[in-house]
Amino acid sequence: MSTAPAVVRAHAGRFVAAVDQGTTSTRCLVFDHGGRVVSAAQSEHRQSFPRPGWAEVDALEIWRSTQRVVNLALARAGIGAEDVAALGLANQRETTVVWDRRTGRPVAPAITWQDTRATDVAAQVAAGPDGVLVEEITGLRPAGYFSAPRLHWLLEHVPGLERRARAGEVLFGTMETWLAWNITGGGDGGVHVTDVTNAHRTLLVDERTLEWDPRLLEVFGVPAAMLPAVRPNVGVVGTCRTLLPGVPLAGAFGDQQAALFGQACFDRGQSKCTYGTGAFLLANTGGSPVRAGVTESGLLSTVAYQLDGEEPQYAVEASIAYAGALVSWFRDSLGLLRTAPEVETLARQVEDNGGCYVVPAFAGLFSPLWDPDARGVVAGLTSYVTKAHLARAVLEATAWQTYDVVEALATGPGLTLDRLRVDGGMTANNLLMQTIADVLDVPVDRPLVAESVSRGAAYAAGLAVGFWPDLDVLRGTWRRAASWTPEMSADRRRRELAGWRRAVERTLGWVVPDEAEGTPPLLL
Ligand SMILES: Nc1ncnc2c1ncn2[C@@H]1O[C@H](COP(=O)(O)OP(=O)(O)O)[C@@H](O)[C@H]1O
Ligand SMILES: O=P(O)(O)OC[C@H](O)CO
Repeated sequence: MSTAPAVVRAHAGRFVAAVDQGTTSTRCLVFDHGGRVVSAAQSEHRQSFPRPGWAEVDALEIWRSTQRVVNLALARAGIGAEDVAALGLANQRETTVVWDRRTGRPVAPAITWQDTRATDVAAQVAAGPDGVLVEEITGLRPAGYFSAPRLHWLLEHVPGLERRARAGEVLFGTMETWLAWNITGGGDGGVHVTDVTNAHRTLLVDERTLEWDPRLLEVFGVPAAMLPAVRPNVGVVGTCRTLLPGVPLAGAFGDQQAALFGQACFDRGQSKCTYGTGAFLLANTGGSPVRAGVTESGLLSTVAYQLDGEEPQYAVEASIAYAGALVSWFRDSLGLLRTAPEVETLARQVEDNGGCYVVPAFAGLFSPLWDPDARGVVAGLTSYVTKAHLARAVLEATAWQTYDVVEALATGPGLTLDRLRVDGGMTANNLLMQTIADVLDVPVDRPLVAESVSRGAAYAAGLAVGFWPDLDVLRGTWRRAASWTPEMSADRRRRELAGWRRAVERTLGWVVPDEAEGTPPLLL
């Protein structure tokens, strides 16, 4: 294993490649100097839900998909590795994998950010003095959403893992760490690195110094020997070997911070919301973390980005666990759609939700209520309600969840939005975009490249190797493609908000302790 930065090769390449390793799929996009997408490839991977509240993925399958999409994107662009100036990575955050550094095999399925099995670990920490310590150092409230409780769970449940971790035989990472290690050759040659945005969200890193904190490692029982080196988002960390040989691996980001960067929200006061599996609204707060009014309003203080050799920039984040995933459930588990875009066609068959509300608390509720014991409800059913009304309620769930977090941003840290920049897979849905503008009562803007996550990873890699000279040039590449302005009457907004709020109340505290499931053996 090596963590030394590689020598930057002269960037002859005319393109930058970015990998977006998301919750449901992995994509590779190739960008030119104008920030335009030259080619793209995408591959879905299996998600397993072996028990209620559990969510796992196979990290090896994700590594294979990554190789496939990178090779396919290059083939579609008609270019080779020699044409690529740099590679950037973005990833679903908090998803936790541990692997054997000699064989490269994961010791267990990767536990994704949607998995609730570590809720108790987090609750125990939160209830005692360690909870205060964690919050003071990280700015984050202990929750099963973050990586450290999951890592603790693995260390406890995989036989012999803690001993092997202390001996340095196994490595921990989130998905960008896993991919970087594999792309740079794996084994002793693979770089074992993470970036500041992903590292902070483990709950093991000091929000201000952005270094692993020994007191936090102690709280979660994590051996330092298994941790990657923490690096800025923009900067060369190694040279690709197994994929894009010779190309500098030059940028990495948690996907939501990548989207903030890709939307050119480099400055304090700028914000975006990304609508994918979940929805994540980040507002840039500049060079120091904002704490006042953040945790108590159900928001998170988070790292926005760090350029090599510069001070980190911070953001306030609102995390919504289920957005597009509710549409996927409506399609896959209920079988009411063939494709996700069909939800719009179905919802447009009716004028309103017919009195019906769907609250997707499948993995508890994240911002602003943070109730791990909440579970989903469909409320207001009558014989009048059809699947078209349900489709409308499914879309409205994303809009009202956005309303709730925008309200929390205003009443907590006092951040008000006068427009909202959006991106992500769900933004292809025009009815949803109109509904979001309607309930927020502010205009919504979608950029020309709605793949902001990939764009952010590409920007980071391109900046690191001088493909783009500075942030100003990147600001100039942002283009608005579509806008939606509010059309809903204040009266209707008030009425439907009241219905939504009543439905949310019914989800809270649903899980009762004597129904808690036992722990089955780990299946590899
Ligand atoms: N037209 C659409 N309307 C509503 N939801 C959609 C539409 N297209 C995709 N989705 C949802 O968006 C999600 C995929 O978005 P994406 O940004 O690729 O997510 P991720 O990066 O989390 O994997 C899926 O949950 C899918 O159901
Ligand atoms: O895969 P996404 O786009 O829903 O993003 C997942 C988040 O990073 C989880 O924190």
